[in-house]
Formats: sequence, structure tokens, C-alpha cells
Amino acid sequence: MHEVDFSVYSDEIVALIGGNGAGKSTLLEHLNATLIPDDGELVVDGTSITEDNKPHARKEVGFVFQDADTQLVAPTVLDDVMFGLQNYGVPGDEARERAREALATVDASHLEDRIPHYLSGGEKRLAGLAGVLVLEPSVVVLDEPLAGLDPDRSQLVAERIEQIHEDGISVVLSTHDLEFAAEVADRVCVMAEGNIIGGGTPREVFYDDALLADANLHPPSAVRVARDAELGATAQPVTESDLVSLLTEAGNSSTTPTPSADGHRHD
Ligand SMILES: Nc1ncnc2c1ncn2[C@@H]1O[C@H](COP(=O)(O)OP(=O)(O)OP(=O)(O)O)[C@@H](O)[C@H]1O
Repeated sequence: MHEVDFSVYSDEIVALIGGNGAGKSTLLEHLNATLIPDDGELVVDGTSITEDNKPHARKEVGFVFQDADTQLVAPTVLDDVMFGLQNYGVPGDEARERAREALATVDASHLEDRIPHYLSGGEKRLAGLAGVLVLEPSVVVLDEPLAGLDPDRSQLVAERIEQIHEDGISVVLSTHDLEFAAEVADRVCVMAEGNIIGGGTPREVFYDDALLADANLHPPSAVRVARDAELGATAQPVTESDLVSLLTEAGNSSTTPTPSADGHRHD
């Protein structure tokens, strides 16, 4: 990382985008003190984090790893989700109940007796997310949350991310899926060569050709289609649903109303 200045505010979803090796995971791993900066400062909720007070960052910032095997250690999924709570001294019965609630939040109650190691990639991601949510962090960090997931599981994880945001938790994630970033993020940060080289709302970032070119990225498909179809400079859709609304509006306004026998248009 080189002179990165990065903040996460409450009530936002931030997406880090950038090519392979741009530094997304490295930046994310600083947020919960998995890595401590050699130079510079990491501040979590007003507290400067050093080697001596990492637990403060770990408690406030939950990290869902891309490789869930790093995270899942106990014999069953339920034990795994309880594990962090028990480390904080929460008694067994209460820990079990809270773990079950966390699994229900991510629609994974059916996995509670399964052996984590044998779960599918998407199931592991949900179990990992439950293990983080149960600790009630104020920020959840997800490294490539959709990597390796089928479309249904991707949608499920994306919905869960929006849900935890609605529950008042800030979310920071990295992704190569720019459609997903456009869909969920309030703010997008573009990384290249260990730096944040630009950022803004999805609309600002995905219509900034020079910025995307510097990061070797291509705009999401809604942006490309809008341009190719010359939908107008001001519309600037970034998601598929923006694009559909725009096309529907364009279709409606170009339809010539057929006068009826009484000479009036009837809708
Ligand atoms: N512990 C380390 N020591 C030295 N270099 C490292 C270390 N961890 C990562 N790097 C290097 O830092 C650079 C950024 O890696 P990082 O994993 O953060 O990129 P990324 O943007 O997440 O990439 P990808 O999209 O491929 O996952 C890479 O060149 C990587 O080799």
C-alpha cells in the first residue's frame, strides 16, 4: 500500500474494485487489524489500533474471508458460529441461541449440524457471515463475497449484504463483479498498484473512462449498453434495473397513442 487514505462511514456500503494484485485484499485486511500498517495509522471507532489493542478492531470489524476454510474451525457449523461468542465468555446456552439466530439471519439454519469442511463454497460463505454477524460488529468486511457462487447463491449473499446494511451495519467489500458493485454500493473506490486512484458514487466512477482505464477495468454492461444505444448523455444508468426503467420509459414515450373512435386517447 502506498499512502492510502481510506475511511468508512456508518450507514454505507463501500465497494473496492481493481485488477488482480491492485491491493484490495491487503487494504481490507488492515481494517480488522489482520495486518497492521508499518507506517501510518489505523483508527477504528476513534481508537488508534496497534499490535497491543488489535482485539478492539476485531470486535468492531468482522471479516468474512474469501477462503472460508480460513475461518471455519469447529466440528459443526453451529459450534463454529458459537465459537467467537464463547471466546468472549458468553455462556453456552446463550451462545447457542444467538448462533441459531445469526444462522437464521443468513438463511442457513439448515446447515447447523453440518461439518464446515464439507460445505459447498456458498454454504461456507453464509456460515462465515453468520460467524461474523453473531458478534454484532459495527462494520462487516467481505473479501470477494460472490467469488465462486452460482447465480442463486450470489443473489442470496447479495440480499443478505443489503439486509445487514439495512440493520445499521457498515459494509466494505471487494469485488471483480462491477454489476454487483453498481447494484449494492453507495460508494466505489478504485484501486491500482497499492493505491486508491479514485472513487465516488457508482455513477461517477462507472462513467469515468479515464479512471477505469487507469485501473484496467471495463464499465458494467448497463453503462456499455446505454452508450452503444445512445440513450442520452444525462440518463447514465449503472445497473440493469436502471437500464430497464430507462428503456421502458423510452419505449412508452415513443409509442404514438392511437386515437379511439371518440377522438380521445384511452390508457
Ligand atoms: N504478505 C505479503 N507480502 C508481500 N506481498 C504481498 C503480501 N500480500 C500480498 N502481497 C502482494 O500485494 C499485492 C496486492 O495483493 P492483494 O491480494 O491485496 O491484491 P488484490 O487486489 O486483492 O488482488 P486479487 O483481485 O487478485 O485478489 C500483490 O502483488 C501481492 O502479491
